[in-house]
Amino acid sequence: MSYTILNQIQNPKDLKKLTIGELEELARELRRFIIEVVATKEGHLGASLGMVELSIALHYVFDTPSDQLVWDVGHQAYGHKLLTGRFKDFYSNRQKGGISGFPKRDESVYDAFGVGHSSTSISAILGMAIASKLQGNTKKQHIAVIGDASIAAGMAFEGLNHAGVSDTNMLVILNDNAIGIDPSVGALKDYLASVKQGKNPRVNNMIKSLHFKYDGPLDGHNLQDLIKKLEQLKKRKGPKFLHLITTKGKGLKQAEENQVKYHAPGKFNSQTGELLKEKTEQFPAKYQDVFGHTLVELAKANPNIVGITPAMPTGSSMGFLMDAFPERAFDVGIAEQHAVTLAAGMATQGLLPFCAIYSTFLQRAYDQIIHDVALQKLPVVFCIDRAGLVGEDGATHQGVFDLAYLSCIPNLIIAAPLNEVELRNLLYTAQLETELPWAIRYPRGRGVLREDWRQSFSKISIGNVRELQKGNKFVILSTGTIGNHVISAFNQVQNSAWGHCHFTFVKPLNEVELHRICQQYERIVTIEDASVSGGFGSLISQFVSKNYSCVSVESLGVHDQFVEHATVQQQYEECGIDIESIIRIIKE
Ligand SMILES: Cc1ncc(C[n+]2csc(CCOP(=O)(O)OP(=O)(O)O)c2C)c(N)n1
Ligand SMILES: CC(=O)[C@@H](O)[C@H](O)COP(=O)(O)O
Ligand SMILES: [Mg+2]
Repeated sequence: MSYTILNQIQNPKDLKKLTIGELEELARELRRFIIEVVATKEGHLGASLGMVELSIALHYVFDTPSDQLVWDVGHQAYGHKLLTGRFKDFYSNRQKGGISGFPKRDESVYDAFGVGHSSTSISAILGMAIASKLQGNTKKQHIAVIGDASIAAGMAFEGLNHAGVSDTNMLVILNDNAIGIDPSVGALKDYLASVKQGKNPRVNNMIKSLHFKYDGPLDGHNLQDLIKKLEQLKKRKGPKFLHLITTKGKGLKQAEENQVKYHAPGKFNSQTGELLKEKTEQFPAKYQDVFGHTLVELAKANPNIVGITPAMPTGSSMGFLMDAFPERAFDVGIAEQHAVTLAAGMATQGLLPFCAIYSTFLQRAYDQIIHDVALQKLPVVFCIDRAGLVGEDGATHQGVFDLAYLSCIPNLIIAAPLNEVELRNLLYTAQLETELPWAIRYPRGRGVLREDWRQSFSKISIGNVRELQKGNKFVILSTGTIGNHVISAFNQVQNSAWGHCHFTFVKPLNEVELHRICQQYERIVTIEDASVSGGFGSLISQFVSKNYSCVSVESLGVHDQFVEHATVQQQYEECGIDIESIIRIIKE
């Protein structure tokens, strides 16, 4: 396909030479190109298709990179990347060594702020605007683009609250498409809908009441109007707010009609928009489906069970409980902190909340886990999804810090199943053993079992360790699903000197078993798909160095690094926790 205009855009200055007709043609080319690349390389589609006109208009009107532009989450910024010198590199999007799927300061001077987690843009742009003010730069413009789901988060409101009294030169653009990954939720969504329908008189405008100059709602796909409005706003001083109405997936019929699926649709036919057939085999099942279906089963038997997800019902499969028991399952929007304290509140009243949160996003709710849940020994079950290495989303989304940040919290039980059946049984056990809160971590995607995981429940004793292979000299201690790499390695290389124990629990750490292990083996290798510092490896090392000076410990996992985007397999290799690396250790 030819991209006659896009081809000529080396940087935003080239945009300024184009007529409005050419800019409109450029918008068509950008859409086609994003569709063509994402169809084969995968990535976030719908959000970027909805932001094509705004990306052009912003770079046309403002003087980037001198004027600063922050994209919230950044999954909508493909158009921005293509207009700022990354057209040729875009085929490498999200691949090892290629460009990142999110704006990143290392990658381009046009990426004013690194993003990936939502709702940071207003605080970040305010910080930049205050810096400009202190540095006496009154010309510089500061723009944040934030979606309707992301602006509902507490952090965004903290930023608005401060910005309103800051007297800084900043513009917040709300991209209101009435959907996050799943449909937007909450009272703010209703408020925005009523503004769109003209039901809210301007004097009552919530944004105005925070001292922002409010403009909109405006059609975010009308390039000419957008340019005109941005030119006007550029001349105004103080905090400004522009409310845009857009369509997620704009320009691809299927993406407009099925916005949830086309948020990040996987591979599809770029001509027809049809999704390529996903693997249809039932097994191995996805951990998310094991979690979601098991929770429904448990909830049927235990009326105290409730479910909470902060904005990820589809991704986490909490949607299954929402379908089965709509009154007992809550999508609270992008609000991880609220989700955790909400669970704590429910737990004080005898409910048993299962709170499903991606490992990386749970970082947001650290104080709530400590202060509101663990300190009060409240029976909340954290179902920590996307734990471990997550692949193409890269450094912002890795679920590798949870073991380290959780294992230092008193009262918390931390478990990591080896496979689907063990996940199911841990969920079952957690609703029987309710004296303390639980954290159960499991990875993105499919498990390992070829047979049906829907077996009858069996309770797991807390602290459980399974000896999967007996040895006499060396032993590998694993926790979580990464233990399957150890099993595969031993299937390929038999060596009777080596043993393998799977620790279902990182906390409480089974010290009785550890004493036995230290008396039986002279060398221990630990493995986890998480940060070794503070994680499983550290805990084992601490135990051994305190009790057995003659036993050596080596720890495999993520070592003090941010793991960049690549396939999960490439990331395992980079961290030395792939099957081949384990085989090399066994053969040493
Ligand atoms: C803290 C945090 N929680 C959850 C997510 C996952 N997430 C990524 S995009 C998204 C929805 C964003 O919706 P919106 O802001 O409306 O932008 P749109 O996708 O509609 O452009 C969510 C929940 C995230 N990136 N960060
Ligand atoms: C941008 C973002 O944060 C989400 O879209 C994230 O990429 C979802 O990850 P999963 O694909 O693992 O659900
Ligand atoms: Mg949205």
